[in-house]
Amino acid sequence: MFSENSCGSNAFNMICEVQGTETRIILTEDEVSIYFTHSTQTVPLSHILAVELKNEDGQTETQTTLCLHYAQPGSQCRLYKQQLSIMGQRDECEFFQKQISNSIKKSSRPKRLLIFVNPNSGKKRAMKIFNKYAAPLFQICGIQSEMIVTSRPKQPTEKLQACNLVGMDGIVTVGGDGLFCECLNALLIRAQKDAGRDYDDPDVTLRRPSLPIGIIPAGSGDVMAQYLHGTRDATTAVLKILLGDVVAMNSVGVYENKLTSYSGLILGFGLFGDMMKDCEKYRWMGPARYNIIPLGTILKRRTVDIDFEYLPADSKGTIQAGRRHFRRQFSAPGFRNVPPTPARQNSTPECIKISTTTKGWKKTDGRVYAVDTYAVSLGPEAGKLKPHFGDNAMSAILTDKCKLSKHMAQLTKLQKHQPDCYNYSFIRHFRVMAYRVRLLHARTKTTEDGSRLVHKKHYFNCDGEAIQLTRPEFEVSTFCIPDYTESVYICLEASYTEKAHESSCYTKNMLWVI
Ligand SMILES: Nc1ncnc2c1ncn2[C@@H]1O[C@H](COP(=O)(O)OP(=O)(O)OP(=O)(O)O)[C@@H](O)[C@H]1O
Repeated sequence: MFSENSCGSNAFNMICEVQGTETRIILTEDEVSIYFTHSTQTVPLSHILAVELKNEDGQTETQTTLCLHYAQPGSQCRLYKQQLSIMGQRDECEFFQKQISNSIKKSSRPKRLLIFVNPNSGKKRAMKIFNKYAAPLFQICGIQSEMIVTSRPKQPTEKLQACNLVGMDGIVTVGGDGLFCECLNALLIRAQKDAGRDYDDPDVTLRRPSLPIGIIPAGSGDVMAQYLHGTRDATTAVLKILLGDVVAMNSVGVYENKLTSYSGLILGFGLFGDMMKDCEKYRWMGPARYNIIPLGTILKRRTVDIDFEYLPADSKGTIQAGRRHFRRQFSAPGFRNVPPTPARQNSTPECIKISTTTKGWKKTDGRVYAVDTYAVSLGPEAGKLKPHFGDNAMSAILTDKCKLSKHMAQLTKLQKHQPDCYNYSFIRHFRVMAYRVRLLHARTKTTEDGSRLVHKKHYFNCDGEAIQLTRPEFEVSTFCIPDYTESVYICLEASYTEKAHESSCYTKNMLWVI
């Protein structure tokens, strides 16, 4: 049945019937091509979810139907689930099925998943979304899963830190950014505990968790899913998880004497923290709260006097002209221009240690509304800011005292992801590996053990969750893995020239997301 195709590699030819028409099908090591009378359809093997044989009415013993389930890219970054029924000779169809199944087995796709569902996420449709979009596809792909439906905040963290993960290939969150952040924290802390590392020490060499996290968006903001896939479409997210489309990512840790939280998306102190706190009060409004409440927070914006010490990215984050790589994380394996994804494996590479005792720290100060950090960098592409997951330093952005009208204009641009949103004199941008913030003139009270606690309420927005600052100073570190080399773009410079970072020791990454 094998013959040489025009490229000289082995190919399997089969004459069969597709959609009632006699058709030739060719299977190569990489793809299946279906030659219709006037067109050809090609499905890369990396897009095939499953293949099964079905006996249909009226078929003789020597005939059968081969069902191909596959993912097809559509418009606006979406993936669609498609099915193709191929009627042919039983022996040929069986051979076809075996070849494709073997190829799927060899790929690093997940087989067992632990699923966290937050029934209170967003419009409270997480369970429905899972049942409607994920469950049927999981069944087609033969995924074994265990599900934990959460009943309160912090429960996902507790469960994930305690449960048995042996044999699991990944965690899947069905909810919003907050649920993802909780699972990210739990996995990171668990990995440090298992490795006997002190996760409260910002200087510790972190160990990367061995499991990736997949996100099925069902929350209010779903920023992480949007950044990852370019769409909030649940089917796209499920298909990418099933195809094992892994992306390595950075994370940052915020410490107040000990670890406060890890963030995988955005860490905003000041204005964005206050916004999130205000939004939390109106959770009953659902996702609509994000459209209305922040305006009120901006109107009552408050400044805080700070000392800002930072470790510049310098040689690790030198900015240089280079190539762009933004969209790669939106591709499924085998899609064009995809870099090799890390294999699903148990190895847990170390991350670069960012020593807070390193020489070269610099200092500035100011009266600011906000100090913001992005674990996922944003860079310009086609007139918009687009996310990048493998940056080699973090951006710390200080918003100084300014006129309300100008501030509103800047925030509107930021919300619209306009590339010039940081092009304001009251915005200061630093490329750093770590930074420390000390609140000046903050009233504090001293506890029995001598700790100084800040009196006034200040908040972080940590990936969509409001966390109250307890001490008058905090420190933020970024975590990177030195095993990868490429250039990336960053646009948060006042000049907006397209720039890239060159790095001798690289930055991939803390965690994997799907
Ligand atoms: N059953 C539950 N009831 C209330 N809160 C929960 C429950 N389960 C989890 N949580 C917590 O609620 C917080 C918010 O959840 P999640 O992010 O899923 O939804 P969201 O806030 O609507 O979406 P987004 O973060 O994208 O805005 C998380 O910290 C999560 O752990």
